[in-house]
Formats: sequence, C-alpha cells, structure tokens
Amino acid sequence: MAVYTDITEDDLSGFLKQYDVGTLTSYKGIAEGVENTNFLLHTTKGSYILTLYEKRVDQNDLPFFLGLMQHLADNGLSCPLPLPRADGELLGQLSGRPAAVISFLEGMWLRKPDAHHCREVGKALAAMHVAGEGFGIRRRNALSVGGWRPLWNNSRDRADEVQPGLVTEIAAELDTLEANWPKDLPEGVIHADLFPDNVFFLGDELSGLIDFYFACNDFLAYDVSICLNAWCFEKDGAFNMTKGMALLAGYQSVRPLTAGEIDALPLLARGSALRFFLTRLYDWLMTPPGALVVKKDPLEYLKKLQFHRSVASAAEYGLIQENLPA
Ligand SMILES: Nc1ncnc2c1ncn2[C@@H]1O[C@H](COP(=O)(O)OP(=O)(O)O)[C@@H](O)[C@H]1O
Ligand SMILES: N[C@@H](CCOP(=O)(O)O)C(=O)O
Repeated sequence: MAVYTDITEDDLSGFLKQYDVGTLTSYKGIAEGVENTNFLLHTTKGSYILTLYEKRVDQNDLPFFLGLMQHLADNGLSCPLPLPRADGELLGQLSGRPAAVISFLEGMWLRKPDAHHCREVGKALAAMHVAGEGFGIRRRNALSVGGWRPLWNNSRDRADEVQPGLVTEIAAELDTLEANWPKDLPEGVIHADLFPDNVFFLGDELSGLIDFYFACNDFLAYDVSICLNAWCFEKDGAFNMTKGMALLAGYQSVRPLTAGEIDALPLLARGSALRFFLTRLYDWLMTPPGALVVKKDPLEYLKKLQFHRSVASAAEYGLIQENLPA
C-alpha cells in the first residue's frame, strides 16, 4: 500500500480551487504503488488522480516527468496528462509535498497477462520509444550500470541474511556487467518500469501506460529487456518463450531492433534483472516493519538473472530475426 502522506478534506478542496475540475465529491487513498502517494478524486466534473511526490522522487526531475507525459500524449501515446492550474503551473503543494492532478486513465492492470497482452505491450513500448523522440528535457538513468554498485554497497553487509552466498554471487555479477555493458546502442526516452501494474487494458485492448516516474534517457533495448523480465516469466520462475516471442514481435512490428540491440539483449536482461533485484533487496532490508507498503521479493529477480546468465542469444527469448536493419 502506498499512502505515505495524509490530506484533509478542507486542504484538498482548497487545493482543487486552483484547477478547472469542479467541486470535490469524494476521495480515497489508492493502496497500490510503491513510490508516491496517490488519491482517487471524484468531482462534479469527473475522476482524477492526485499524486503527492514523496522523498525518493527528486523534485528537480518533476518537470521531466510531467513534461514527458504531455509530449507523449501530444505524439499519440495513450497516457495520463497533468492538469494545469489557473496560473499555468503543473505543480502545486499539498500537505507539505509537491502535488499534481493527473487525468484518470480508464482500464485495469492484468494479474494474469497472456501472449496476446505481451504482444500489445511490445507494440506500446515501441510506440512510446517513437513518441519520445524530440522530447527536449534529458534525465540520466541513475539506476543503470553506474548506479548498481553504490546501491549494492548499501545492502551488501546484510545481503547474506536474505540468502547465503549472495555477497559472492552479486559481486561477480557486477564485475561482469560493468566490464561488458554496451556503449553504443540506440538511445531515447525509456519508461524503465513497464511492469503489468503500469499497463492498463479495457477488455483485451491496451488502454494506456501509467507511472512515468522512473522514465529517463537510456538504451531503448534496455527497456525491452525490462519488459521481458516483467511480463514473460511464470509464477514458478520459468521463462515463457511464447510470451517472449509475442512481446518481441509486437515491439518489432513498430520499431525493428538493430543487430547490435539483438546481440546485447541477454546482457541487458541480466542488467535489468539485477537492477530490480537491488532495489527490492534494499527495500526488503530497510523498510521498517509496519510501513504502509507491500515489499516485493528480491529473490524473484535473482532467479531471473540466473536464467539470463544461461541464455546464449536472443533466439532463446523467442526472437525471430527477419530482414534486420544494420
Ligand atoms: N492516471 C491514472 N489513472 C487511473 N489510475 C491511476 C492513474 N495513476 C495511478 N493510478 C492508480 O494508482 C496506482 C499507483 O500508481 P503508480 O503511478 O504506479 O504509483 P507509484 O508511482 O507510487 O508506483 C496504480 O496502480 C493505479 O491503480
Ligand atoms: N516495478 C518495481 C517496483 C516499482 O513499483 P511501481 O508500483 O512504481 O510500478 C518492482 O517490481 O520491483
């Protein structure tokens, strides 16, 4: 559950006077999510999301996130939009936190996505990569290869409490990834957290993407590898090649991968598995008991990482290579 900051009805009603959203009729905290506090608002004009940005979000990044949603929507991607206040600003302050009102996106996220859904996600990810072209603000990916060792250093001393042997295994993995990480793949704006809970469907149709708060500039294929990790493994830890094939074919139907991206995919997937392992490990060890957030299992991502170590080429993810661009 992620409601870190509480609000009062009076403060909220006052805050909403700066927006063209009518009058508040009801509101409730949203249990899902990890990073920020979200409320669902109902007003006389419709439904909206109120987001209060919490400590882990750097306030200097907020213009990137909010501007990106506008840029992507302007370029045809279905995603929520921040609403402007009467003074034209997208950000205000509520309960001592930076706050924005965001348009409500219809749809539900899928607990059990199938291959059809994976294909749709692949297409939407590629569409986002294309729509992101020309966005004028840049944001470095603090959670790419250069950020993993500092993150690991924060948990390393207690990592063997979670599973004996982790300290040795992760140290070797970091050495390998740092030495071999690609340097010259196509770059652009990536979502960087396109997990099932950030993709909404209406029936079998994808209705939009949410939660751009890890978005940044990085290798486009790194984002593909994040989706392979998040969408194409079963609960028992097995990789589902039918889902992988569908996700990659969906992606390539919109933006074909280059030969270099395809070669790098197993390594990128190792890296993205490590990235989610490390943030989950940190939260697992550091979140105080009783905090209103559901901790996610780091070992799920260790198993995925171990699988990718055994992968020799992207064909093992179901990639079918046809008429590759150079
Ligand atoms: N624009 C939106 N439209 C509809 N629901 C939303 C929207 N934004 C967030 N939500 C709801 O809030 C939940 C948490 O949002 P999310 O952005 O993932 O939070 P966090 O950044 O804290 O992880 C989502 O799972 C969804 O239920
Ligand atoms: N997707 C990450 C955690 C971030 O959660 P979100 O609610 O912001 O999507 C993970 O699974 O570790």
